[in-house]
Amino acid sequence: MSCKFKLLLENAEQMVVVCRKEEEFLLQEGMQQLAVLENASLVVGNDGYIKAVGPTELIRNQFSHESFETKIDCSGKCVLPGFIDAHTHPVWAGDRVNEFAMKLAGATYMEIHQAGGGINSTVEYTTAASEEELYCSFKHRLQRMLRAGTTLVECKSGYGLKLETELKMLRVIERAQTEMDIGISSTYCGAHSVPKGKNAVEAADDIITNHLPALKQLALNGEIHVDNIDVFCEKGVFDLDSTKRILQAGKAIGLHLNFHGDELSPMKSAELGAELGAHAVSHLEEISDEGIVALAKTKCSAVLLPTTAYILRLKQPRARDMLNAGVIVSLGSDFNPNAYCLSMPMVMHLACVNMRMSLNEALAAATINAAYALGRSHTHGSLEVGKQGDVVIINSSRWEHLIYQFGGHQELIEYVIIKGKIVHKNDSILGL
Ligand SMILES: N=CN[C@@H](CCC(=O)O)C(=O)O
Ligand SMILES: [Zn+2]
Repeated sequence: MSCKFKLLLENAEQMVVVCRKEEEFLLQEGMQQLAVLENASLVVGNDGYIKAVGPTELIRNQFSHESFETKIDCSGKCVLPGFIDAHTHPVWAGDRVNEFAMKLAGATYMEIHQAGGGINSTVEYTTAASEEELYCSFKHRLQRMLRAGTTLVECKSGYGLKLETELKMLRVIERAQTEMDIGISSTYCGAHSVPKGKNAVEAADDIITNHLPALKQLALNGEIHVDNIDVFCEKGVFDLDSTKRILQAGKAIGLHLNFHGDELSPMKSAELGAELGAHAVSHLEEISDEGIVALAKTKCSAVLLPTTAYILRLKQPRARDMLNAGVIVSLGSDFNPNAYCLSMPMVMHLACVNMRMSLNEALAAATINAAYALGRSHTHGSLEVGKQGDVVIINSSRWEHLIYQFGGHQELIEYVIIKGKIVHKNDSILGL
């Protein structure tokens, strides 16, 4: 006999539901008052969506005659929503470990970039790699993210620059969407760097006249489904005007605007994001006061990436100023060959220590707000009835251990569950 429900998580010490009232996102005050239930249970239906969440006794009474495909006793453990990584570059070949050594010896990111290293060197390796090779390394990286609790991740192209290789990367992302359990939001990032032999204006023209119409056609054919468009808006890469033209053309074919801005130099990218109705602008280490005000007036999220400032020894994004001003702050790992971090618990830890966010704020930024930045907060980012049953169970009676134990997530995360299905179980957990 088939079971009526897919999963019962019973008697969790803490159930971090994040939101109380189906909020699309949380601002500072809501983030600080993160919703946490004590001694709680959760039910996921056969469709993979949450059917009930609440006090253990109540759920027990309500579901006493029901059958479940899987039951997990969560006594002494905490249940959290799966983490959402709002910014990654996970499809590429080669590595840049040599550049890490150069940066440790004092070279800046832009010095390496202008000398043909950085993104452009990854473009060469990625162009030469076969689609299968790219898929294999990408899949492995996604599995590592999953084991660190990420259940939805934004994945960019951007190491092709030429249409053919950009499409190869997008096909690889598409394949993972169909073959893997982890949720993916796909981003076309053909304007990640200006290709050799072109200037920014020519590269923008090529994207607008060739790349975007091709993407539109592939979407109409049902071959590739891209959610977002990204541009690296930076001095020496794409100026504000080229960025604007590309983003407007992307918006015209239905893509969400979600781009890199104000990272190494102040570019007025935040202001542009607000003006164009972007879903998100990432980085923002060099955001202006006016940029903060502009973001706060709109519903454009600031995706902050603590690994970038850490690895490149940049000034930290002004998370506190943004939160105080009423900006929707979310977090991403920025996983890429420059910033090799696949773990959102480590990202949250860095956000707390270096960007001065609180534990509650960091978790909200890596769940409901990151979901919002990807246009998915109606289905992801909190443990509320009607949302996907994407869950992380940690072997600790206080959820904060996940962030407090820097790099300790491998020993803490016992289960990762997507749509009510166990996709990772750590059998070596000892219990501390
Ligand atoms: N800043 C631009 N893009 C990436 C770095 C990509 C790379 O260096 O390969 C980032 O978000 O940090
Ligand atoms: Zn990036």
